[in-house]
Amino acid sequence: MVATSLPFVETQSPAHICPYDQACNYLEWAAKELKLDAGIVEILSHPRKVVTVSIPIKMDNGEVRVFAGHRVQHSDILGPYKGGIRYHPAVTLREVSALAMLMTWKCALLGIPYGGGKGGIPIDPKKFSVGELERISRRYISELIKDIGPSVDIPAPDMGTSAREMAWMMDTYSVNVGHSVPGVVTGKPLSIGGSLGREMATGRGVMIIVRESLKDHGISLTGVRIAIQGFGNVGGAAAELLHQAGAKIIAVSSGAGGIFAEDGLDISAVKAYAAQNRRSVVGFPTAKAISNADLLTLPCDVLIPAALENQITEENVHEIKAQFIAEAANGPVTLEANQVLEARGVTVLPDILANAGGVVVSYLEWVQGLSYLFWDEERVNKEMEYLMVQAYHKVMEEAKTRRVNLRLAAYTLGVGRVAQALTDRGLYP
Ligand SMILES: NC(=O)C1=CN([C@@H]2O[C@H](COP(=O)(O)OP(=O)(O)OC[C@H]3O[C@@H](n4cnc5c(N)ncnc54)[C@H](O)[C@@H]3O)[C@@H](O)[C@H]2O)C=CC1
Ligand SMILES: O=C(O)CCC(=O)C(=O)O
Repeated sequence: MVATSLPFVETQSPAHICPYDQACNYLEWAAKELKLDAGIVEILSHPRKVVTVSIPIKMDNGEVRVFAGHRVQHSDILGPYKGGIRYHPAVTLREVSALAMLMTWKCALLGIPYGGGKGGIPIDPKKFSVGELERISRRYISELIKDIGPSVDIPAPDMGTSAREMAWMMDTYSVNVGHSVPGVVTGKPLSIGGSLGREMATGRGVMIIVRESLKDHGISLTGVRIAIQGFGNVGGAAAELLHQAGAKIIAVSSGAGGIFAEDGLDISAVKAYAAQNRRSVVGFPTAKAISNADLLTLPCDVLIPAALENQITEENVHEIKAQFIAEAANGPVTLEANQVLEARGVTVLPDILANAGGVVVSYLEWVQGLSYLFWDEERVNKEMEYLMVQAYHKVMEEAKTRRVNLRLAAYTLGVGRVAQALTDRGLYP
C-alpha cells in the first residue's frame, strides 16, 4: 500500500482512511495486474494540476467570510477534464484529488473522450441562503476562469450542487469571456442548453447496472429488496426508477438518518415528503426510523450506498447482509472491505461503472450543445443505456478473462486505456 504525498499544501482528511491514498492503492492494484511500468504509475499517481482559490463573500448579515475552493485536474490525456463540483462540509483537497482520479478511469472505461477532474468547496449548503450560495458559486468560477472552458475542463453537479449552481457558473464564465458559452458546464437547466434526462441520469445508470447484474444471476427486479443510503439526486432517482421497475425499496436515508418499511416504501410519497422537508426523509410517517449505519447492515438483496465515500469498511463489512452492492456514490466501499465481500461471494458493482450514467449524459449534453441539435428524452436515455450496457458487458468479459473481481476488471479497462493513450501520445518517455 502506498502513502502518496501530494505536491501542495494539504488540508487533512478528517476520516481515518485517506481517500487519495485509497485511490492510489486502486491504481497500483490495476497497474500490477496490467504489468504497467512503474513510471506510468508514477505519472498517473499525481494530478496534472491542482488549484485552490480563495472565495471572499459578503454574507447576508454584512460579515465577510473567505472560503477555500478546490479544482483538481487529474488527467486530460483522453480529452478535457470532466467532473462534478461538490459542496459538502467534509470536502478536503485529498478527497477532491481522489475523486478527480476516479473520473479519469470512469470516462476511459465508458469510452467517452474526457479526462478526469473534480471540484469542491467545504461548506454545508443547507446553512447558506440562496443569495450567499450564488455569490460563492460565481466567485469560485471567476477565480477559475483561466482553468476551465468547454475544451479544457467542464464542471458538472455533484453532492450539494445542482442545475441551479451550474446555471450561475455558466453565466459567470460567459460574462467574463464576453459571450455565451453553454458548453463550459453540463447538468445545466434545459433553458440554457441542458439535456433532457440529465437529472435522473446517474440514478438511471445505477438501475441499469443493477438490473443487468441481477439478470446475469437469473433474478428479475420484481420484488427484489433494496436499501439505499442517500436520497439526493442519485439515491432519489435510483429509488424512483427501481421502484417503478418492480423492486421493493425497504429503506432510504438522508444525512440525519433513515427510514425503513418491511413491506417497501411508497417512493413518490417519500419524495414529496423530502421536498417539503429540506430534502430530509427523517420523520416520514408510516416508516420506522433507522440510523445511516443501521441501513447499511439491513437484511436485503441489494444495497446501494449513494452518499459519501468510505461507508463500508473493515469495521462494518462483516455485518453487511446484501448479496449485491451497487456503488452509486464514489468510493463507498474500501479496498479491504471489497476483498472481504468478494471472498464471501457478494457482487460489488464498482462506482466507475455503476454511477457512470451521469457523466455519460453530461457527454451527450455536451455533444448536443456542440452540434446545436437537441434530442428528445427517449433518445438520450437510449444512447445512455447503450453505453452503460456495453460497458457492463466489457467489465464482465474482462473479469472472466483475467479471473478478477468486477472492480479490478473495471480498473484494468479504465487505467489500461489511459496508459495506452499516454504511451501512444509519446507522453511516456
Ligand atoms: N450527481 C451526479 O450526477 C453524480 C453523483 N455521484 C456521486 O453520488 C453521491 C451522491 O451525490 P448526489 O446524489 O448528487 O448528492 P446530493 O447532494 O443530491 O445528495 C446526497 C444525499 O446524501 C445524503 N447525505 C449527506 N451526508 C450524508 C451522510 N453523512 N450519511 C448519509 N447520507 C448523507 C444527503 O442528505 C442526500 O440525501 C456522491 O458520492 C457523488 O459523488 C456520482 C456520479 C454522478
Ligand atoms: O457529469 C459529470 O460530468 C460528472 C459527474 C461526476 O462528478 C461523477 O461521475 O462523479
